[in-house]
Amino acid sequence: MDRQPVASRSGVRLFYRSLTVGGLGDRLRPPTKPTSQVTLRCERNWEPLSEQHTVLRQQLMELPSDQLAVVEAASADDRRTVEQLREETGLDTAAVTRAAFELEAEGLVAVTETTDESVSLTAEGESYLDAGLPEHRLYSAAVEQGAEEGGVSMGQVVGAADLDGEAVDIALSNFARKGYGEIESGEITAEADVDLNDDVEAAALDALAAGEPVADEDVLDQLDRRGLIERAERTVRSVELTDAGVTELMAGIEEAEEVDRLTPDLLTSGEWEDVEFADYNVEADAEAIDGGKMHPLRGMAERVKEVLVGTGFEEMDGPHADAEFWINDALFMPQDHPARTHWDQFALDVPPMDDLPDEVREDVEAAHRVGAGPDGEGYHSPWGEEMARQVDLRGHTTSLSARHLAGIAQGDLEPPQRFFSVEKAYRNDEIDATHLLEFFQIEGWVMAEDLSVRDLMGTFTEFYEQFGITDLEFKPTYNPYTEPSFELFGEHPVTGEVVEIGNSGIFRPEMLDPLGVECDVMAWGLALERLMMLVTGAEDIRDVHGTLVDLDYLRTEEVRY
Ligand SMILES: N[C@@H](Cc1ccccc1)C(=O)O
Repeated sequence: MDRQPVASRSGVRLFYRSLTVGGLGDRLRPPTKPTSQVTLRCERNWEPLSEQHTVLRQQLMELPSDQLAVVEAASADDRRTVEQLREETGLDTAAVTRAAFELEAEGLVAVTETTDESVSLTAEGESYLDAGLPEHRLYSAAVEQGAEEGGVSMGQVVGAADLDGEAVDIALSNFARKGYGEIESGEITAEADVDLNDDVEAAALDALAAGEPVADEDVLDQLDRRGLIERAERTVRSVELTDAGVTELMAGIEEAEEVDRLTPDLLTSGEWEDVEFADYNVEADAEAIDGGKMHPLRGMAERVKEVLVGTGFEEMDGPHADAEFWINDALFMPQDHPARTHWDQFALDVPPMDDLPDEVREDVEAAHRVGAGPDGEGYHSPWGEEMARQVDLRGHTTSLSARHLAGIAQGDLEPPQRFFSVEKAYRNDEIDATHLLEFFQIEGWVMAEDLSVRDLMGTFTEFYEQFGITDLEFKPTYNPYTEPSFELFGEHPVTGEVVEIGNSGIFRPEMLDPLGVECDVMAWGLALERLMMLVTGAEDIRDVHGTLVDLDYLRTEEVRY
């Protein structure tokens, strides 16, 4: 074999190749070594091809090095998995996969995909390997206690089986499901002819632990439902040479001088101007990489901010841990208000806040004691500075509004003004489908000379329309700091239930006077997570935020705009 380059300009390399071929048309074995070292031999006659019959002149196919390595490692009569090719070529999985798809696009290989299921035991599944399934322990104990002859008290059997906590429920329900006996009015009876060794679930657990496959899908499903196994599916790709691939390999394939990435070297040497860049195949299926990404809830917060900034609002900022003064007192919340107990708010064991502005503090105290505004009566209840200085995690972000209206956050503000924040608030709530201990509030207020409830409702209608929510409902409510006050409701797209999504109102003189505000202020606190539930259709807040959120959801959910 003898090759003479006749032209070598960037990207174009022509070779004349003289091949000595005996008996063309015989199927030739695809070479597995780099083309330059290949000796072509006929399968029927393993004599080196020395006699010169024909001289072929051809231009060789060129492939980038990864593709060349993969095509050479592939075989025409044996499917090789990406994993095998990875070992053979020394490339990484992503590079092999990419090369395989590129070769497939060129018709040189065929890529097939199969799904492979792997099954492993969960910690709970493992724990039963030695201890036995709870229902087996219950059955054995029941038999020992004489439950084959008649009912034995459940407490006695459970005690003898040494079961406690969740294991008791697990044992009882599976005992009944497997027909090991009956449980009625606190008594257990055991069937006589049960052979625990016949239990397919226990047998499957043992097999899996020993690394043996379990074929019975029903048993696997049952173990999965019990949380004893974990099943993972994985796509296995295999590569096989096509006839065209074999033909090209026989003819010989050259390594293309293609560059697949721009390096600092290429840039500084100026070589980038001459090199040939490999095409980028954006459709090639490659291994999924789960990088960091914005949390969908954070994405929603950003969207809300954009909408508000777009309608002329300015963002407020302020402390998460604040004096009760700004969280409660400045909002005309009496110091004996039930929401101010530890049942509702998180008090911090830190020194009190000692920089309350004197004038505002005095006026707030007067509003509480004797009233403020034209008809103000105050509460005539005790008011102590000590409580006002106590530091809590803010239970609402209305503390930021109080700080801004008082002029201590950004100086005195002249109307008109519009402010908002999308920030965390903390409450000692009972955690359930619609409550978490911390949540995001969309706080906001508008300061102007003359505001009415229509302005408030119009603002909400416009805001929620941006998120496709057009069926708002308003319900009068009570807040110490607003009059009138309205709760907002929206319909859940999946359950059809009407869900509370926010609270709002027009700040009372008892709040505004001490803060030195002389015009109208309408304000609100909306729940970001509830908005998220209405937008995504999630039925449980814990499905979108918190430790129980499905990782797949976080990895694949698009941030909605
Ligand atoms: N602070 C109220 C919301 C609100 C803010 C401003 C005015 C009226 C209501 C809440 O947390 O529910």
